[in-house]
Amino acid sequence: MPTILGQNQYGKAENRVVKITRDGATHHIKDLNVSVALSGDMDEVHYSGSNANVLPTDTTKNTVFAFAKEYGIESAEQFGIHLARHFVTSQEPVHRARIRIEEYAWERIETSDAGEAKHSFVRKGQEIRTAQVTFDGEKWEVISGVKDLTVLNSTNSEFWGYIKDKYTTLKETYDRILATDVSGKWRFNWTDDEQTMPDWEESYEQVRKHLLQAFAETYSLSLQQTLYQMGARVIDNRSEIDEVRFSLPNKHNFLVDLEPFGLKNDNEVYYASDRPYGLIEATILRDGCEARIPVDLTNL
Ligand SMILES: O=c1[nH]c(=O)c2[nH]c(=O)[nH]c2[nH]1
Repeated sequence: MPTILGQNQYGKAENRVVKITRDGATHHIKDLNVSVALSGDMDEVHYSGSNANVLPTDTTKNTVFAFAKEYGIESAEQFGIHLARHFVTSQEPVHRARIRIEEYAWERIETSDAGEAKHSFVRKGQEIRTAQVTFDGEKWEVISGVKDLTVLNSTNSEFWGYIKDKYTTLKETYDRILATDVSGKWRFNWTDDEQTMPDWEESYEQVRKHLLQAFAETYSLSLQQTLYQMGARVIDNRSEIDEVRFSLPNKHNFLVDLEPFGLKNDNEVYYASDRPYGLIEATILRDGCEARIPVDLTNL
């Protein structure tokens, strides 16, 4: 049976580029997921394997990161226009470029002095609020929580002074992005008297606020330290809560090496890696209280 090649396209999908623009102490963030698809004179690579017309997908990835530095990211559309124009006008065999972009929106965390954080952000609109209520006919146990509350500090995070064994390659860092999806549960000390039931709505809003502020306002030497501060802030400020447990993925953002393209990356362009990730988990208790939230939060 003779066959012919039909529609085809290729490129690097889902380039997770994070661009931090520093305006003094005030940082701006653009967080994109960019997918490149090129098409044109690509018959030969399919028929014979000749790569003569193929711009490597690896190059399309590098171009995304280099353009973030060279042109900045004004808007997803403008960034897509730069890229598409570049691929079609610079490579003769490429006749069409389709750039798909998802942009993740971030807003500034409100600080405890009612201002806006300069370099701490919370992802817009994706958190899930959780609640577990148990009643045995006498006593109540209420455990509230949040998951997928994504936060990011674009500075004020270091990580150094750790154990180095023969398998350690990690470089010490004195200025990194710290980002996590907060999964947390907190247990109320209210157990019986319906008259003294907490205001659940108000409590959730306040806990959320304290979590975010502690994240934004902690100068972090490790995610473990930030986690502890977040829990302690809740316990210190909310007398209705005795126990908090967190599961915090360390969502690594790696600085992209732009030297091969003659560009200096001054903590501006990052590659947001989704896996593997560090996973930092701990319970923070009011002194004298008992830990009752299950260690494995996924079982709640
Ligand atoms: O905040 C961190 N805690 C760690 O335990 C750790 N381990 C690692 O490789 N990076 C980090 N970062």
